[in-house]
Amino acid sequence: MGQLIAVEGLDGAGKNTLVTALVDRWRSDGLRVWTLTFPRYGASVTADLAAEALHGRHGDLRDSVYAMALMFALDRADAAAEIRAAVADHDIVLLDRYVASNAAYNAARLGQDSDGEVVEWVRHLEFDRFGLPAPDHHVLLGVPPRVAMDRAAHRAATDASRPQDLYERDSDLQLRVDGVYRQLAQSNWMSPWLSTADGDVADLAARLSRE
Ligand SMILES: Nc1ncnc2c1ncn2[C@@H]1O[C@H](COP(=O)(O)OP(=O)(O)OP(=O)(O)O)[C@@H](O)[C@H]1O
Ligand SMILES: Cc1cn([C@H]2C[C@H](O)[C@@H](COP(=O)(O)O)O2)c(=O)[nH]c1=O
Repeated sequence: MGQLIAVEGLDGAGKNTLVTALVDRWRSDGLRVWTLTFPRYGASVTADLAAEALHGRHGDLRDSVYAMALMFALDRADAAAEIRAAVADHDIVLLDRYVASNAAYNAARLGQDSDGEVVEWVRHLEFDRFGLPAPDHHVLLGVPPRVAMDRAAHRAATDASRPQDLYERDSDLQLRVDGVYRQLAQSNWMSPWLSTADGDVADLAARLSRE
């Protein structure tokens, strides 16, 4: 059985960049690594619906926090068997966003904290009812919100395929998401969290392999 690691953080924080570097490093060390990014755009109807909502369509869907949380959760539920098989067949399974994203963003949208009702609803739905495996570790990419927002804006300005969505443009939301992530980390909501700012990949890989 391999380790299941979820990388979390704000939009533009650098999760994808970090995951790519960790995968390269671990594969060059000879480890069998499998990776998946949520939402699974192009592979999941509910992920695509949620994306369309975040880019201005389906306003009634977007206005319902629980409907959005369900869309993202159904995307993951469809991948549950694939993730379990990957954990059985690999040394490391690295997920770019996972259940904590759904808890943090939707609690932040509702102005709740990490004890809020939606956080418990997401946990129960995804882990208990959909049977998603709990991560062995979370990595929280804790770059300052202003830095993450600037990176997301710069990415949108330089990559026409990644325009900013409504969450990315909402700086108040990003600040609240940052606060909920920190609360989740401190309360050990799921499993141990490792925090890193602008990951020193070698250091992070070493810390994860010691855990
Ligand atoms: N350490 C870093 N220093 C400077 N720029 C960075 C760093 N890490 C990532 N970036 C840049 O910031 C932007 C966002 O990075 P990335 O796509 O990895 O973030 P993300 O957290 O996966 O974002 P999202 O959740 O919005 O998909 C990219 O343009 C990337 O090149
Ligand atoms: C997986 C997931 C994501 N979200 C939020 C977080 C982001 O703002 C968007 C889309 O993600 P991306 O990394 O920018 O592609 O959706 C969420 O609320 N719940 C989730 O489960």
